[in-house]
Amino acid sequence: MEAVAHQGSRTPLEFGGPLGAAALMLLLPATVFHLLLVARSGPARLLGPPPCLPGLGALWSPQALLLWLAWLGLQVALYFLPARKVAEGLELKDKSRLQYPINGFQALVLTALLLGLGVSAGLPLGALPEMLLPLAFAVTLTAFLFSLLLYLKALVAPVSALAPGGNSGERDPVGSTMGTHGGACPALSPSCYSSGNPIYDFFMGRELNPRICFLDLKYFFELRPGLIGWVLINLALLVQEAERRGSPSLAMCLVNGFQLLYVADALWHEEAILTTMDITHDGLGFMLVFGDVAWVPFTYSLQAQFLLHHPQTLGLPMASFICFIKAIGYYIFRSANSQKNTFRKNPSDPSVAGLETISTATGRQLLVSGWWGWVRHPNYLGDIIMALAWSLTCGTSHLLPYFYVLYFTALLVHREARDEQHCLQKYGLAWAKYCRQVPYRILPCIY
Ligand SMILES: NC(=O)C1=CN([C@@H]2O[C@H](COP(=O)(O)OP(=O)(O)OC[C@H]3O[C@@H](n4cnc5c(N)ncnc54)[C@H](OP(=O)(O)O)[C@@H]3O)[C@@H](O)[C@H]2O)C=CC1
Ligand SMILES: CC(C)CCC[C@@H](C)[C@H]1CC=C2C3=C(CC[C@@]21C)[C@@]1(C)CC[C@H](O)C(C)(C)[C@@H]1CC3
Repeated sequence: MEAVAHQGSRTPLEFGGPLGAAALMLLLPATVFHLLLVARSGPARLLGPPPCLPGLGALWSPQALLLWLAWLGLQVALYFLPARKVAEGLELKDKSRLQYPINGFQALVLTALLLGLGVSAGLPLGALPEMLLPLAFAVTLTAFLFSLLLYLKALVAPVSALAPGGNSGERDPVGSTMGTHGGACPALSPSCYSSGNPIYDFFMGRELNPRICFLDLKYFFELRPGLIGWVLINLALLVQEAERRGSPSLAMCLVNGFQLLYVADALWHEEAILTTMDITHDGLGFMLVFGDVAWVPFTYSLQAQFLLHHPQTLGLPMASFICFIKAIGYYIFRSANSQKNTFRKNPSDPSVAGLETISTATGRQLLVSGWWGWVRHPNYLGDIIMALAWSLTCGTSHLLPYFYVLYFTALLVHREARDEQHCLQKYGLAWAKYCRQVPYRILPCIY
């Protein structure tokens, strides 16, 4: 996934350019189906071929498509319910700020209530695991279709609405915008915000904050249907396990509890997502659409899928050890994220006011003590430790449940490199000074 130089421009393309984007558009859906198939197979080999390739009959189901559309409709409806707060995003190129409803946690609770009502009225939740394959197929098809609509929408969007990422309309040091054709180009030229390659633009996305009225599509997709859908799939797997074996296993309960905590935490701190690179920098294209609605629910639930078909006995000492690892990971993840969010919102907040900082030319400061003085991405370290705890619940007999830790580490290493580039562009010498003072990226003394 290394950056490649692009048509003589000074701005490198990400993910290996158009070829890398095309490969990922095939590889990512193929991986989802591979994992769904091997998780239910006897040998459950991550690297081996799936036991049998499903025909179109096993993949295509109108009911699955309807179920997915109904789920999407429900989440959209919950998004429009009165919010406890309306937050403002960061300042945009045209100096305006968008507004976002903070009601994700409320959506999670209401979904749980509705589900409880449905189940007590006879909704067969335990049947969902049998539909995972056709559901993933329907979601993948809609992700392609939806990304195409977004690509077309971006063609007629004003330049001020386009993402600074992708081909990058990043500002160079003299204040012009580095564009497609090399050299500097005027900031308001649309060609500066396109790689000129439709495959790459389709994959990366071009519009920064596409909206339908008040529905902010990126914000909605990143936190609602896929993330809450992941919890629902996990729960359905637990219910089916209980139906098959009389009660859910300790391992299944732990995986459900850990991942529910992760999703509930994300929705509780929903506002924090407004400053992440996905919202402030990346366009909404196939990568994020597919990542949010297909990749997250169907691959992040892999441990629960594996446990349904490969029961594991987990003793209390091992379970306690795993809970301990999860608690350490969560503590690092939450404290590091909260420390930075508090500092960015109000640097004179008593909890962060005493921390050491470096000033930058932008007027913003960088923390060099506390969590952010330990490594440059303490939150990534906490996240990876939590991922390890999730996988450990599945024992050590198979590599498959460790797919998430492996993929996630690669994702965060790559993400860290992207963020590093953005910060270097943003903060220049001050960032270089920070890197000298805090030399390790994610793992102290090692990386
Ligand atoms: N489960 C999943 O699939 C995924 C989870 N995540 C998680 O999402 C969370 C957010 O991650 P992400 O958006 O990548 O990045 P971060 O939350 O780490 O944010 C990076 C930004 O923080 C600011 N920053 C960096 N260093 C400092 C410092 N020393 N002092 C103050 N500000 C600093 C910079 O922005 P600025 O200066 O502009 O504020 C930088 O661009 C993480 O916990 C990550 O683990 C991420 C991706 C996928
Ligand atoms: C598979 C593709 C190559 C990449 C797809 C990436 C996406 C799956 C992830 C990009 C950033 C994400 C975040 C979360 C989920 C995964 C994606 C969408 C996140 C919502 C998970 C919960 C966290 O607490 C968070 C900090 C809110 C995360 C934000 C980033």
